[in-house]
Parts: sequence; structure tokens; C-alpha cells
Amino acid sequence: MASVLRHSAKFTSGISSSLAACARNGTACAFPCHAFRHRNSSTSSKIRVDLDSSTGVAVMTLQGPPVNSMCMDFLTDFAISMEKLELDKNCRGLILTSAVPKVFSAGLDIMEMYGKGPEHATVFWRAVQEMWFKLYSSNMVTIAAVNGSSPAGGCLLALSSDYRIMADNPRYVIGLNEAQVGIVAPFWLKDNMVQTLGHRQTEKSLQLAQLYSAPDALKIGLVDKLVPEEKVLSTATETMAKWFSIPDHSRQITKSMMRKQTIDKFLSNRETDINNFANFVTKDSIQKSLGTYLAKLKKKKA
Ligand SMILES: CCCCCCC/C=C/C(=O)SCCNC(=O)CCNC(=O)[C@H](O)C(C)(C)COP(=O)(O)OP(=O)(O)OC[C@H]1O[C@@H](n2cnc3c(N)ncnc32)[C@H](O)[C@@H]1OP(=O)(O)O
Repeated sequence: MASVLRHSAKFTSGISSSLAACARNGTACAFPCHAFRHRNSSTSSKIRVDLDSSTGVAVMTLQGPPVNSMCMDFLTDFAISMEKLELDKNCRGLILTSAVPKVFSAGLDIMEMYGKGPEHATVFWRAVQEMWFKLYSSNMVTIAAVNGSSPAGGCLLALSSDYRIMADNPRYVIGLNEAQVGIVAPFWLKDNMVQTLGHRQTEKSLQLAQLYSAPDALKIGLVDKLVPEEKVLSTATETMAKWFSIPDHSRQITKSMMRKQTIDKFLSNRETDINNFANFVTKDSIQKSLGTYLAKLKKKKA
């Protein structure tokens, strides 16, 4: 009988449950999230994970309105969910998507970097590193179902996945725009982008802090496929079946061979990277840039 296991099944009240699917009595059905609340719920959780053990596919839904920004809670939930899935023999593949309309993720929560001291910066950056590392080095097949804008840290999630499918909507943007914010992408994220786009395109993209529309992202290879928004998740599921047709052990060894150099470099420099971040982000000039950027974001609304 098909069954859906709920992992870290904590979710925020008021979030749409359209992506939650369950299988009862062997029949797949759409099933509202609130039906599970009696089992396991939390208003602080930013992430929901549904694992269908009959297919081996887990769907991780980012559900932290208004923009799925990566605050400490988000990063902690992410790391815990990844650890559970990685250890679960029933899980072979992971799809990342968003329940927040029009936004996949706005990237790191700027409030976690603004007006905070070096101790907070150290803890925060370790959690950011961990998120990237867990996803980039995952044994699972990882597919980003990018159903909204995905700047900076949002693009990081997509880049560290094995395959990227994006909603075909020219208003949605994706890219590493750190330089625009007044900060700098870390070397491991830069390396990750170089592997995807090549050196020249990465250099232009990073220096110019470029956010690409979905069609432009496809043109430069930042995403692998564009589909109508309502088909992003179903296409990710179909794509997963193709990746599952390769034996796990040989695909995993191949993946780790392809990613080893970047991972080794990251592991040997991770503490230095944390110190660099804490020193950099707490500088007055960088705080000023972050403050200006935040004010611009708020002003946009006014
Ligand atoms: C020192 C070295 C550091 C290296 C770090 C390298 C790795 C990664 C870095 C990052 O991720 S930095 C973050 C960069 N992110 C962005 O530049 C995205 C900014 N946001 C947007 O462009 C838009 O919000 C959006 C994602 C396109 C969505 O647009 P929408 O119109 O739907 O929403 P808004 O009205 O703009 O936002 C709603 C609400 O959310 C606040 N907000 C948006 N993004 C962030 C964020 N990243 N962190 C914190 N808060 C954010 C925004 O200010 C609005 O707040 P309120 O006005 O409602 O209070």
C-alpha cells in the first residue's frame, strides 16, 4: 500500500496545503495539511517535508512567508530535514519547492546579518554553510522546482541541486545578486556557479550581481528547463523517474566524484570562511550597505 510519511511535519498555520499529498487505502489524494495537525504541528516551522515511501521521493516545501527568507529557524529546520531524509532508506530523491506565491526564496534573511555582533554572525554563517553542504553533498537526487523568484541564497538552493526546473514566467528572477546588496558570495558558492555556468559567465554574473529572468536563465544554463508554473512540480516528479532509472550506487559515486574537489576545498577552509564572514559582515561599511539595501526593499512598497 502506498504510504506517505511525514517528516518534520511542522507547518505554519494559514499556509496553503495544495502541495500536501497523501495516500489513503492505496489511493493518492489531495489532503489538507490541517488534517495532520493533531499529529505534529508547530507555528515556528518554515519547512514541510512529505516523503512518499512508495516512490522514494520527498517534497520539501518552503513555507516561510512573506518571502521564504533564510533566518536561523529556516536554516535549522532545513538541516534537520536533510539529515532525516539522508538517513531514511525509503528516500532516494528530493524535490525543493515553495508554497509562497511568486517567491521560491529571497535568500538569506538580511535581518540576520544587520545590526548583529560577531558571535551571531559566526553561528549564522555556520548554519548557512551547513545548508549548502548538506544539499550539495547529498546522496539523494535533488531537483529544484523553482516556482518563483530566487535571488542570492534562493539561487544557492537551486545551484546545489542536481537539476533545476523553473516556472516559465519572465517576471521571476534568479541569480547571485550579492554584490548589489554590498556583500560577496563565498568561494564555495562561486565554485558551485562556475561548475554550472563556466568561469566567464560566472564572473560577469557575480560582478554585475545579475538577476536573470526565467528565459534568460535557461539561455545561460542557470536552469535546465522551463515549464508552465502549474507543471513545475509534476515535471520535477517526472524528471526524478528518469534519474531513478540509474542505479543509486553508480550515480552517487559519480556525483561525489564530480563534486569532491569543491567539497574538499570547502572542508579545509570552512573555519577561515566563518571568520572572514564574521569580520566582513560586522564592518561599519558593510552594515551601512545592508541598511541601505534594506531601506530600499521597504521603500519599494511605500
Ligand atoms: C558578507 C558576506 C555575505 C555573503 C552571503 C552570500 C550568500 C547569500 C546572500 C543572500 O542571500 S543576501 C539576500 C539577498 N536577497 C535579495 O536581494 C532579495 C531581496 N528581496 C527581493 O528582491 C524581493 O523581496 C522578492 C524576493 C523578489 C519578492 O518580492 P515581493 O514584491 O514579493 O516582496 P517584497 O515586498 O519585496 O518583500 C516582502 C517583505 O519581505 C522583506 N524581505 C525581502 N527579502 C528579504 C530578505 N532577503 N531578508 C529579509 N527581509 C526580506 C521585505 O523587506 C518586505 O518586508 P516588509 O516591507 O513587508 O516589512
